[in-house]
Amino acid sequence: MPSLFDGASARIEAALEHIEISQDVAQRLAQPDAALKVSVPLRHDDGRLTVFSGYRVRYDSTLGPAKGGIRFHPDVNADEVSTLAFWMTMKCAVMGLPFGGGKGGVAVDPKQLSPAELERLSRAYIDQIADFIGPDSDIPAPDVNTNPRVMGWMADQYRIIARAHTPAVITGKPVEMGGSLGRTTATGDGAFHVLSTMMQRWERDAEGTTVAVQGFGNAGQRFAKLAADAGYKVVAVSDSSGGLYNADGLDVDAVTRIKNEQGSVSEAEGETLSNADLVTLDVDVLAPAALESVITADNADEVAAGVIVEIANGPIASEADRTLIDNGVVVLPDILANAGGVTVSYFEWVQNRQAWYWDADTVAERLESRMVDATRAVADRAEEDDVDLRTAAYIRALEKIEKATAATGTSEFFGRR
Ligand SMILES: NC(=O)C1=CN([C@@H]2O[C@H](COP(=O)(O)OP(=O)(O)OC[C@H]3O[C@@H](n4cnc5c(N)ncnc54)[C@H](OP(=O)(O)O)[C@@H]3O)[C@@H](O)[C@H]2O)C=CC1
Ligand SMILES: O=C(O)CCC(=O)C(=O)O
Repeated sequence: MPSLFDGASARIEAALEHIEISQDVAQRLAQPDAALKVSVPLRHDDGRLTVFSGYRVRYDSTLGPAKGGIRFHPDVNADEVSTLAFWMTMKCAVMGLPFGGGKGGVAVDPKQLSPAELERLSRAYIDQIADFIGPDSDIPAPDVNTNPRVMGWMADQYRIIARAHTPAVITGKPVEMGGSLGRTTATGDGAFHVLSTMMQRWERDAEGTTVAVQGFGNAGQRFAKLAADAGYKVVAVSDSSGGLYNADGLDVDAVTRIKNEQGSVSEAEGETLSNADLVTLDVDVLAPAALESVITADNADEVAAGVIVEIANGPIASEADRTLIDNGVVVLPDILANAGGVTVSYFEWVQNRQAWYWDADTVAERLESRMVDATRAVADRAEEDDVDLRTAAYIRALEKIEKATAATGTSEFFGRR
């Protein structure tokens, strides 16, 4: 079975069939710029010590400092973090952000930790990677199982180590610590803007369009709410403990309340369904918003949705691409569809550096405008080159990196720096 990273490289290969970029750049993008593996020691509340594995990868910094989230999950590993950092590189490029790509993580199940243990782990991780990150080199942010509170502890730990107030080193912080308004909702908001832009282009109505959302955390919850409020019929949602289905449409606000009070969507009113069944449900729009590779060569043929909004990073394994395309399934690719989060992270970084904070409407307007523009540019390119949207997004990202490399003149000097 190919590694996650091999699968990600296949998307570059697909784009390179349509454009020519220098071999130097293609080779450079075949592996990360720098990858750090650290031990993260945690003293538990009962006195035990556990040493977890932590990672931070700077994939590429051609367009600016590396940028990308930090994941706490038992399955985190070096291949996954590198792949996520690679996707961040493509995402920042396609969005026209002045960032390269990075990602980090700790192989831990945070649900097994007390709040005090989670804080010590977050601070210990920053102790180990502090020399590797910085507001001009590599800027972390939230991802799966991390949130503003975790970012707050991490930013505070960096401040203690640096002996300097450096809020721009981490984004997704609590607003009281220099976080941007609108960052918490940004990933779901951005995905919804991408879908709405395409629906307009297809001259399709939200009203009655059925939606299934896998993953009911930060990104999935917000997307489901926006969809329901706009008239889509959200018929299924799920989290790690299973899914919920109602053919007449779920009450998304009620499910959200129950999820947040009782920990699982399955506690709410409705039929239960498995995560595997949700992915192949007969809906118009499927929005995977949890983890990688939920659609693979094994189940791609059974996907019944006409449109997939990739809110998660890498929910479709590359070996499933051909089947989905042949079956007429339109994929709104992750490097565009989930870019709302990093876009508002960029806004946060700008605000931190200027110490000049924007109101919520300004953030929302600027996010919408960037998401709509990027979506139109990718859709136009897909039409021009007669390619699918993912390939068009990669083409645009690769061209941007190639042009920046050529402008610096360093492509001739790769290997001599
Ligand atoms: N946060 C951000 O800003 C961004 C996130 N993303 C991507 O979006 C995805 C979701 O991230 P985010 O919402 O932040 O993460 P959260 O941790 O907030 O939520 C993740 C959700 O996925 C669910 N989940 C975990 N494992 C499974 C599984 N095996 N089957 C079904 N559901 C599962 C979780 O269930 P439970 O609630 O039971 O734990 C939770 O509801 C990730 O791929 C992430 O990389 C992309 C761009 C930005
Ligand atoms: O906000 C950020 O900097 C990055 C968010 C992230 O990890 C992602 O887009 O996958």
